[in-house]
Amino acid sequence: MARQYAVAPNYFPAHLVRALRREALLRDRRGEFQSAGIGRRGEHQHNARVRRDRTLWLDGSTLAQCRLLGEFEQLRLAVNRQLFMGLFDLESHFAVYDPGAFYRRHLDAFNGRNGRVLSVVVYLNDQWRSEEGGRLRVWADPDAIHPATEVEPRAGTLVCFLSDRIPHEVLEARRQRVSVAGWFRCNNSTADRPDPPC
Ligand SMILES: O=C(O)CCC(=O)C(=O)O
Ligand SMILES: [Fe+2]
Repeated sequence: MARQYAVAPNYFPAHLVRALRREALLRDRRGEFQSAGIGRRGEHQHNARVRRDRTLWLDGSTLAQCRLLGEFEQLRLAVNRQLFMGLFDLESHFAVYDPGAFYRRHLDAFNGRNGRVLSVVVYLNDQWRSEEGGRLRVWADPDAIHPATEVEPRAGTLVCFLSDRIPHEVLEARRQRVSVAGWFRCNNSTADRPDPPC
């Protein structure tokens, strides 16, 4: 079967990554981030044994966010054109992991329940060194025991994977680790049932 994840170093320009990092750190210092939960928005359930990051949803309210969302839109169109995945929209958030924080092995979607089809992560960490940890560990399929790869969270790197097929885990970092994680969703709406629910 074809590989269901991809890693693209230096996918995003340095100036965009810098602007996003600056915004994330400033807004985190202002207390705008929330402890992350497990489950859908609305079914928010905090679980510090599984994950220890803080997040802030992107809403396109700054120039840097607009530029990133524009890049993601290009990606969405290209993926739909070439792979016919029917990606419909994107939800995404900044995430900050303090030293010692982690996110244990998980899938981003189960049976398409949250509509998440393709996960994307962009790292915003300048001059990341291997010994600082914080790698994204990736398994090639839901039953795999041995990891397929580990990705350093270096500024500008993009990781994409199928949300319901690729288990992954954020290993503890020794330094603050900043990223944007996003999920392209399919459109599960029907005439009487909007998705996502309002
Ligand atoms: O930051 C990462 O490398 C991955 C984050 C993640 O798995 C998630 O937010 O679901
Ligand atoms: Fe994830």
